[in-house]
Amino acid sequence: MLQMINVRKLYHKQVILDIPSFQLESGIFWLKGANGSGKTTLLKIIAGLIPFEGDVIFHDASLQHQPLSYRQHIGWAEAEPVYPPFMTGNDLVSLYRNIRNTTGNEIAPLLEALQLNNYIDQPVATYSAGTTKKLSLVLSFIGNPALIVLDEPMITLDAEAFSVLCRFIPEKRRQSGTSFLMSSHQAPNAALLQYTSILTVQAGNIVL
Ligand SMILES: Nc1ncnc2c1ncn2[C@@H]1O[C@H](COP(=O)(O)OP(=O)(O)OP(=O)(O)O)[C@@H](O)[C@H]1O
Repeated sequence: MLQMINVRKLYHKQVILDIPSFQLESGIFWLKGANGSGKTTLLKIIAGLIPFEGDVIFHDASLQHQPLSYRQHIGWAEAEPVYPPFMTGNDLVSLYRNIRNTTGNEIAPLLEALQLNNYIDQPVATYSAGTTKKLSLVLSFIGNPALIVLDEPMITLDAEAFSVLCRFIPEKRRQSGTSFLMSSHQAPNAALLQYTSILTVQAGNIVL
């Protein structure tokens, strides 16, 4: 499904990632690793957000050679999302729908379950950190991407939102075949853990 070929990432001449070959089948994956091991860097590469050496292939599209068609298949949510403060949740939903070229309302159940409907008309400047996080998670589902990449999806979520997310991810996988790649220092709850495969970033490579 997702193939990494000779992927290398350096910051200031220091090798952060060196992944000669890695293949990920569809599924739900939990990425672990020590602080600074390169989890966010790896997720940003896969999401098509930062330059790197080598290539990543997904759905027959090369990130280096067909970046637009590659990115159409990938949803992304930041660990600590930041949006222009004057935009409302609805503005951002519309923006993402335009980018994803969709009019579908696949996010409605998640919006409701995360109790975001009361905030969606408000500017994000008025949101708490947890509400901003919930919005970013919802935005990553827009357009039904085949792979949703979530960096630290659980941070700042309250217990109820945490369990909503742990329930929605396997449901989405069952209904739409969506794959998930997430990084976290927190373990998922039992409802999600049973569907999850663990990956570890270690010494710059990915260990299954
Ligand atoms: N923009 C950047 N410029 C320079 N170095 C960076 C940059 N981003 C990350 N790094 C370095 O790359 C390494 C990997 O960082 P990364 O954020 O990917 O780790 P992580 O596994 O996600 O860490 P954590 O668990 O603490 O969130 C670290 O040594 C970090 O200092």
